[in-house]
Amino acid sequence: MTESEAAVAWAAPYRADPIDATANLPGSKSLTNRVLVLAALADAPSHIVAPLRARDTELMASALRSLGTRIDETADGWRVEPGPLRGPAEVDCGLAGTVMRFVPPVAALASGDVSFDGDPYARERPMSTVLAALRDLGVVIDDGGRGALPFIVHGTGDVPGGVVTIDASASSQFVSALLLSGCRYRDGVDVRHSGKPVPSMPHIDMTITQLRTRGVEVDDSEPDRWVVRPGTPKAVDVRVEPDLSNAGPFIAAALATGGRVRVSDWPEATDQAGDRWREIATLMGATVVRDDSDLVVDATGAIRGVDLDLHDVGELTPVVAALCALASAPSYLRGIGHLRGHETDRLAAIAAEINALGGDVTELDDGLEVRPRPLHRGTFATYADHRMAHAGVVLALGVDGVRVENIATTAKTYPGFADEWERFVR
Ligand SMILES: O=C(O)C1=C[C@@H](OP(=O)(O)O)[C@@H](O)[C@H](O)C1
Ligand SMILES: C=C(OP(=O)(O)O)C(=O)O
Repeated sequence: MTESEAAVAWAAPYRADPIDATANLPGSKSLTNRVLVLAALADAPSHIVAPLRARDTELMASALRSLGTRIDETADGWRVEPGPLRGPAEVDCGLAGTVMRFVPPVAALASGDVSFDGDPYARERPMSTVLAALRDLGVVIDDGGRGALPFIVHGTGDVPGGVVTIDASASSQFVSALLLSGCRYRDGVDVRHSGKPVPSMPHIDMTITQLRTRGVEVDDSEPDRWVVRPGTPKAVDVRVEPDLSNAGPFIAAALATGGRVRVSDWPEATDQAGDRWREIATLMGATVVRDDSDLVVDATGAIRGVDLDLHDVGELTPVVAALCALASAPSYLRGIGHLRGHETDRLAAIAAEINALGGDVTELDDGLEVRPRPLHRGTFATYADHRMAHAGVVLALGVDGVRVENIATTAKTYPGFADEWERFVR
């Protein structure tokens, strides 16, 4: 797509007949950014094969480079060479939750000042829990009393660490952030959660797996408590798995058109939240099977309404909601109040945009009620949110004449998404 095409709302493809296509997904954002952070904190250089190269991961690489890490291009990814962490540095977080939450605890280990800012909406995303926790662990931060971006971490090269109690009910990333760098704090970290249940637990499991793979001791035997012993992560070469959350629109295409979709290289075992797509697609009426290393999703009938708790896998919600709007019965999506702090207020955005096409979605305290209605043509706004754009293209597939505004926002986790979607759908 040309730049001028991208500037106007995109006439995303509509398809009346069943699709039969294969999706080859780029690497996982969540894995790439964890692996980058741990490679920068490691005891020796390491290779990352097939990392995601997208806005969120390029921002992470730039942040770590500015703190003294060497990251070089290789034929198949990146070579990361840890260096002494140092400021002064300026970190652009974009709209990436992983950058704004995971990098400040790294900056605390640098000697010198590190300033953080991001996109205008990044200043609205919940951040105060990480800043308060770092202060409790002995780090000096100047945030002008805002508890949000922008702020400055005054690194001294040494963090005492120890016990810290946080309320992580707004984001699992608060926990992951402290665990990833906590191994390099003098006393490690002992993170305790107090509050409503922590969302997105598979992402915390992913953090723990990545730490243990590098020889860091983590005790998660008690609920809502994570103890990371002090130690330097061992350098490990890794190949990044495909991004299973970004499999969403492709799997949804099978359901929306009553067709068949093959997703290449679906991991046998994974911590990724997107692995839940297998169960969700099945509940919505598809048959999901493995074929060697691929996942094959076959949908021949109508989409079933569902009652789902998506607390653990909230990032899948926009695409699930789009499918619910095309279903044959009402759906309830629960446990996702924290989506109000994502790239946009996703509950409000989903309700507003589906309703603008003639839908009937009600925002609940912690979720959405979606009553299917015949939808009509119109423009689907995306609020600089890649997953809203994914929801838009799924609706466009099932409803003739839907345009998706700012499709380029998908570059947050999937550069070239629109071209790939065209190829896949047509
Ligand atoms: O740690 C991570 O990589 C992520 C954790 C989750 O965040 P929340 O716990 O804020 O939902 C998820 O939604 C986000 O896309 C990625
Ligand atoms: C919530 C998301 O992203 P972030 O990592 O910016 O929080 C997401 O990708 O759905």
